[in-house]
Amino acid sequence: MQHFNMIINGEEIGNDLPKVEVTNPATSEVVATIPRGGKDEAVRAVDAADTAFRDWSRKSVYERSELIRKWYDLINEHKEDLAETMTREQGKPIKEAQGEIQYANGFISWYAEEGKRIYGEQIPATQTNKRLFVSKQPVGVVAVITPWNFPAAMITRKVAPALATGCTVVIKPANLTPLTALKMAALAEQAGIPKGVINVVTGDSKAIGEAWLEDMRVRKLTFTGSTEVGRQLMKGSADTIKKVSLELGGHAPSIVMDDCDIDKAVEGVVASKFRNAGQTCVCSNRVYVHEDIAEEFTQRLVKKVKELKVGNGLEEGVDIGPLIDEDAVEKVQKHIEDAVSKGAKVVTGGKAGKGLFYEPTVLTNVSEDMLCMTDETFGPLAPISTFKSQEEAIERANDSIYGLAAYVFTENITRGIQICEQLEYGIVGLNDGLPSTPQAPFGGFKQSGLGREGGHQGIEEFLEVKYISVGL
Ligand SMILES: NC(=O)C1=CN([C@@H]2O[C@H](COP(=O)(O)OP(=O)(O)OC[C@H]3O[C@@H](n4cnc5c(N)ncnc54)[C@H](OP(=O)(O)O)[C@@H]3O)[C@@H](O)[C@H]2O)C=CC1
Ligand SMILES: O=C(O)CCCC(=O)O
Repeated sequence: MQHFNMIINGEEIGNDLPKVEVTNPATSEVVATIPRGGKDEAVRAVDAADTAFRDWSRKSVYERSELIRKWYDLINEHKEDLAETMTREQGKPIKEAQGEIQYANGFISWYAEEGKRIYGEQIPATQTNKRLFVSKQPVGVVAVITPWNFPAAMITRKVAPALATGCTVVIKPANLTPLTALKMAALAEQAGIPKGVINVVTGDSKAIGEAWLEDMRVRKLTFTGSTEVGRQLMKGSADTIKKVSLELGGHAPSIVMDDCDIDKAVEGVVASKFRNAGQTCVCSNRVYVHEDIAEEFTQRLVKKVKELKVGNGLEEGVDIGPLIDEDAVEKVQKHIEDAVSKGAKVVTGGKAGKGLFYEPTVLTNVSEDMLCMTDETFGPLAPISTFKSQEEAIERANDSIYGLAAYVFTENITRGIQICEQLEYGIVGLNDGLPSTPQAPFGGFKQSGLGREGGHQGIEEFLEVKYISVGL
């Protein structure tokens, strides 16, 4: 059985700790073990990151960029192995895992360059014998806590901008999917990124999280995961007044207007809904279709959904892998049972398969009182509800505690832009089911989070602004 240790200050740590098993959700086989670390390891990681910060933050940005770029090259060289590791621990189809490695590496290459554009300002002074300058500097040690649904991209989306600015990081990947992260951190070492700049701690999330929250040396927390845990971490950051970025839950609406290109809309909804078996925070959770095209749209959607192949992600041609665990399967089941008990109709799917597999499902006759219309399903379930007017669709779409992603399908560009502007969401895909990309800001309104990742906005999250007033 392969065992992966934590990486703290360039050393492998954990041989003497209890082991946690990492299993393949497609087969239930144990893929590897990792150490169950806790407070001691969390503190040790901050010691290392704090020490490394002194040198790393003083390097020229060009020197850092070159090392980050070498990390990119090594990830690229090992992309097949990393993708296979991801599919084994997370379950997503190998083609999606390959896509995620490329997406994850996109953040590395983009921020290796963006670090060179952290510009300051000079402000005109009131007096002639003064000069006013603004500069930006790295915030310091950053705690990075990531979920299981994107084992590579959620790490690099945070770590690449942090490193580019001169910050150092302590990472806690999800215990369900730590292997890709550990392999990527080992590649960073090989690339020459100095020891202590990237530290990865696995184990007791609560103990590790608490150690980082109470540590004054950790100046920033960046988290992706559930709104509930995000809320706790935000509260926990208050005592030491850390900077906080949160990428939390979502409940994305897709609005399908009567003037859309139906095939394009079906393609967009399938891409957004069934990516990673529906386990993304930007997955379309509610599909609102104009009543005049609802029948035609549903027929074409169901045809496409029936073509999706469910199976072990390592097998050729698989589109939908297993869900991450039993709880995830139960949640999908509960949402379907609740909807059916309130009058929804299962048009395709609706049943759990063996193990952790679930049939991709489409429901019609859906109403707002059903659980699936307010609670994140995080599974392959597309509930369809009809609407009569643009105003009604926007109002229903905005009626959520979440505000991460929304999708609109229309061929009328004026109408499309008006709807985009009225949606209370941080990301809107207009005729686009897959808007995420390294160079654009990703993040939510309302209880979907704080701050942005990706784009030039993403690097600001790791910078402090310093104003220097010079008397001549
Ligand atoms: N926005 C998004 O992308 C995601 C949203 N979700 C939503 O959240 C639901 C639950 O998923 P789940 O994985 O449990 O999400 P969590 O929010 O529980 O987990 C996300 C990360 O936070 C860690 N964590 C959990 N509790 C604490 C804590 N008290 N202190 C510090 N770190 C902590 C987890 O560690 P560990 O798991 O290793 O113990 C993991 O690394 C999903 O069904 C989905 O609805 C889930 C994942 C991603
Ligand atoms: O939080 C998530 O679910 C991961 C984001 C997926 C994306 O980047 O599109």
